Amino acid sequence: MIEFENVSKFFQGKAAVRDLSLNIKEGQFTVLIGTSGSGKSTTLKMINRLVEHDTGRIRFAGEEIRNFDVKTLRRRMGYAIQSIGLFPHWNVAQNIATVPQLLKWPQARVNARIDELLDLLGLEAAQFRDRYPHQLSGGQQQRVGVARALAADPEVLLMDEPFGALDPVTRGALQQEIIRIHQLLGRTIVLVTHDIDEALTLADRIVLMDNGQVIQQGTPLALLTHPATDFVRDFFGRSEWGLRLLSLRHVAERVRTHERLDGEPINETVTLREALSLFVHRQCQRLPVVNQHGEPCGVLHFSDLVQGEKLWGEDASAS
Ligand SMILES: Nc1ncnc2c1ncn2[C@@H]1O[C@H](COP(=O)(O)OP(=O)(O)OP(=O)(O)O)[C@@H](O)[C@H]1O
Repeated sequence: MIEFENVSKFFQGKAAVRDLSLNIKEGQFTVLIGTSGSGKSTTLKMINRLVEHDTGRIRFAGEEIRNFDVKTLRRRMGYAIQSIGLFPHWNVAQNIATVPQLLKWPQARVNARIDELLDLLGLEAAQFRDRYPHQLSGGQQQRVGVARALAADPEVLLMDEPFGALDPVTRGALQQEIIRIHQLLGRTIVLVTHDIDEALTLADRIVLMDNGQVIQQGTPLALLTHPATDFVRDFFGRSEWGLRLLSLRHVAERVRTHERLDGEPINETVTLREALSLFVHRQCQRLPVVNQHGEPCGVLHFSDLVQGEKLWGEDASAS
């Protein structure tokens, strides 16, 4: 869907991105993460040509992006950023309608789309349609920003720290929202973040950057279990590595299905990290488990949380 081939970008002679090659597949949720100034935002902005690359090739849907008319390209790509960038003198409905209006959609279709998106982002249309940005909380503004980016049903959604500057609860809620939207709409998403746990939660594929280059790319599990270098190992935090791995695993993977136990159950879809918290909170060794339909399906043992994890491989390789 989006391919970078040996792409570099220089600012005042200094490389912000160096010889970058990436292949972002259709429907994939890719997260760019890395040290500050490593070139994440520059990489993202080169996709919709907010920044033009100097060397190499970037293709979108098989076509070199320089061959697209910039406006056409940007309309095919939603863009949401941390500072939101809502127009302050436009209400929520007008903000969301920006691209559909440019595309000259009939008004009835625009109105229906606004309501649909507000509903998708968990905002009551009747209550929020006519409000202005200053009448919204930070989290609500971020939601409207995402709704606006999705308005014309773009093929690609580009997000630069879209949940930055939010409290952890709102941030978590919006992360769940974007996961749901991704599953529902199947759109290609490229998101930049500083937050390792956010990257691990959201990504199908993580691209870890440092100093303008890709250090390693792969699934969250591959980066955690097979870090290519000490830098990768340190980046994901040696001390928190185990907990982060637990957050990628689910109760269903460790449940002993032939056992039953009375008591307040845990759902098999919950992460092992959350299960660990529950073990500590309840001071117990075993938890009854139910499936998605609430039917008992086994027992989770505390000791099984640490079973069967592969440790960092000596032969670690990028994947
Ligand atoms: N418009 C610009 N003019 C000059 N230098 C720039 C410009 N944009 C980015 N840079 C430089 O390019 C490098 C990469 O910046 P970029 O914003 O892509 O990094 P980042 O990984 O997104 O950083 P952060 O996580 O701190 O936001 C930095 O050294 C930055 O100072």
